[in-house]
Amino acid sequence: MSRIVIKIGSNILTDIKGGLNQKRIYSIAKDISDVCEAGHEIVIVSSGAVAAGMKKLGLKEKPKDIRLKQAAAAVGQSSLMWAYEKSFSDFKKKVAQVLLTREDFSERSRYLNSKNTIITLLSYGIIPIINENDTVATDEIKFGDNDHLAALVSGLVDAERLIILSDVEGLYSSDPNKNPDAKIIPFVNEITSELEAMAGGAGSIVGTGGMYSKILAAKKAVSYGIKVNIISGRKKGLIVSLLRGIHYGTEFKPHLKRISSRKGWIAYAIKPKGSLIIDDGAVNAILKAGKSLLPSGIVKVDGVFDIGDAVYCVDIRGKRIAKGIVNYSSHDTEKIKGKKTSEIEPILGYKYSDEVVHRDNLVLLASIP
Ligand SMILES: Nc1ncnc2c1ncn2[C@@H]1O[C@H](COP(=O)(O)OP(=O)(O)O)[C@@H](O)[C@H]1O
Ligand SMILES: N[C@@H](CCC(=O)OP(=O)(O)O)C(=O)O
Repeated sequence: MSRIVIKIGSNILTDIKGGLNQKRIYSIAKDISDVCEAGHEIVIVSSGAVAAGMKKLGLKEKPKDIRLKQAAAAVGQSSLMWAYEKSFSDFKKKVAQVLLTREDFSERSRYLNSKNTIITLLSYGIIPIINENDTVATDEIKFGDNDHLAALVSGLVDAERLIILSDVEGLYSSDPNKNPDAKIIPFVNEITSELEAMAGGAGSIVGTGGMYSKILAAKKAVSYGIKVNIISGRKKGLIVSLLRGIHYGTEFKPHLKRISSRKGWIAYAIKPKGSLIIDDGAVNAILKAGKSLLPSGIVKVDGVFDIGDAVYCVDIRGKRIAKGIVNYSSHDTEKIKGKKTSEIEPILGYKYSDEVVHRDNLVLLASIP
């Protein structure tokens, strides 16, 4: 049995006249139910709340005012879930709503709690339908777009594959809605900067990140060792055929050397609260010798952080080298910076560990997108 995350964008869930496209939702529900019958576990990441709410509130375009956007998401999310409930029940499938904010990913205990809930739902044969909790999320705690959310969810649930359903057939050499000569790119082995440059923004009034945010999401997912497919969400039966081995759209090859779920969490989910400026000896120890960060290599402490928070390790020329979880607060790191490990206890009156950032809690930025 394989676990698959399917991301469904606003464009394919909504009607040209605004509001939800009930027929499309029904046909996607059928496709996904067939996939479940074939033995796959499915987690849906669904957009569409704001687009659905726009119709209910009588708005012609996506609201820019944050309060109106949050109000649209609140009225739209219930319509969205109702449409899924109704469609999936015809195929004897149960669904559950899971609304997440970035903070749920930032805090380790909330991250693991979310994971446990989703895995429990799957064990009961229920299809979790995840969206960003737009009604409470402000800019500081936003994922930004659901492509990003889907990549993080794929890492969270240890998915084998991420399928992104879009209003286009896949990634093209340029925006196919603007350039009729654009060519589809069937396979991507490596996401290069040239490839990123091909992907433009959203081509519609309801989409958020466009192809660019899908490429960034694919970059994260493949580094987790997850295969990514971008296919059309407009055609019936495509997901079933894809999972039977037929090629559609664009397929991104997963990295063979996958980062662990914990390192993925450090790299992508947790927000850094500050930086540790480290000398060249410490840079070498981290980059070349695979060592932890000791207090002796720290020359400066920036920001205010607590034990368990994330920080960047930055060289003296300002280049970010790594991201990691600290064993000491900024207040205490300030006191022990540049000192030997034997001096930690005499200075602080306690010693939690020799390392300010242990190797197991350190991710090299060169190894991740
Ligand atoms: N190189 C490209 N290949 C395919 N689509 C592209 C490309 N560049 C920009 N796009 C635009 O990305 C849009 C899909 O993204 P978006 O509007 O955010 O949809 P969704 O709601 O599915 O997330 C397409 O409709 C297309 O106009
Ligand atoms: N959370 C928002 C969707 C945000 C988003 O990324 O939309 P999309 O580009 O259509 O995937 C909503 O439900 O309206």
